Amino acid sequence: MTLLDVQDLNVRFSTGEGIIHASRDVSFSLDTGEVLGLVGETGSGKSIIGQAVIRLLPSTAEITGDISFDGKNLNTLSEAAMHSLRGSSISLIPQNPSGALDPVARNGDQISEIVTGRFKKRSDIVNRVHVLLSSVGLVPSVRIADEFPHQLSGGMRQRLTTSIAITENPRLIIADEPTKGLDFRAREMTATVLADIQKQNQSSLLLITHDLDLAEQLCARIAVVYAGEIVEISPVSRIFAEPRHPYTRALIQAIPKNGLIPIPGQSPSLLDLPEGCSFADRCEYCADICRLTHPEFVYGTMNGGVRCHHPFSS
Ligand SMILES: Nc1ncnc2c1ncn2[C@@H]1O[C@H](COP(=O)(O)OP(=O)(O)OP(=O)(O)O)[C@@H](O)[C@H]1O
Repeated sequence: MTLLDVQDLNVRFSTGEGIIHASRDVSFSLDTGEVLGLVGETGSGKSIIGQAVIRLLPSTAEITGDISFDGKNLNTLSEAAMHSLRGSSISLIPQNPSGALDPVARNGDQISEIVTGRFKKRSDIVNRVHVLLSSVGLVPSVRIADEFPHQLSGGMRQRLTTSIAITENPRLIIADEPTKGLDFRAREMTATVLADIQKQNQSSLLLITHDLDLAEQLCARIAVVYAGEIVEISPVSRIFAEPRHPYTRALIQAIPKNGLIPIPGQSPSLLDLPEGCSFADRCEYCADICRLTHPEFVYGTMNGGVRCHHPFSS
């Protein structure tokens, strides 16, 4: 069953230098209990999509398109209704955990602040805090609850923000680069925690990452974002074996285990996008039509599709 449906999302920022087209005709859906990855290079517009879904974009953003969650149109929801949805039904694990934590509050208090309204007895609140800390591997929870964020490692802080995000068992978790800057051990731990939480609660997970290995490990489907638009969506089993878009293929070849072949050139400026395909300048298969006409997203089988004039056949 569809939990989240995004249709023709466009996000623009008017700046002194011109209009930044951060998100362009982005459409995708996410089923209950599904894990969808948004992957792509830095600056491609992945975080903007997550922020649009949870309606936390800055007021300077010009937004069009439809976003519905559990059948509710989020565009028309009042700010008060959206506020109560955040945390309880949709929650964001932010990209920068340190920025999201209160540096002068004890770790346990950052969680109890949220759960206090739901429990009458202090012992039940304390209990819930320990259950949540333990569920993300922050043990011994008694000691960690009493400490402050600066006493935790980067990976532990990331897991603390994860425990805050899941406090109210949200139906949709948006995890924005949850492994950014983490060492191998912390990365593995975060991946395990996310997989466990998602399975236990049957929540849907929108995983925003440039780490394709992580996406392969956790996701059922992957959407590839390039220069603000989705260029391919495909089930994970298929996208690594049979990528259809030349950019997807290049991204996969750029993973260390696949030879670390860099993608030549740079993605176009979101201030000055080409008329034709956004990937044309970097594509070894570029033909005349690719420079002249912007390719449409063509839906295919298996809940996916591709935006390319000459996709590899499946
Ligand atoms: N408030 C803003 N005002 C103007 N431009 C913005 C704003 N926020 C984001 N952008 C621009 O939108 C584009 C997409 O940003 P976004 O953060 O979504 O990229 P990303 O793919 O998530 O990158 P990263 O992996 O580095 O987080 C970038 O070019 C960015 O500079």
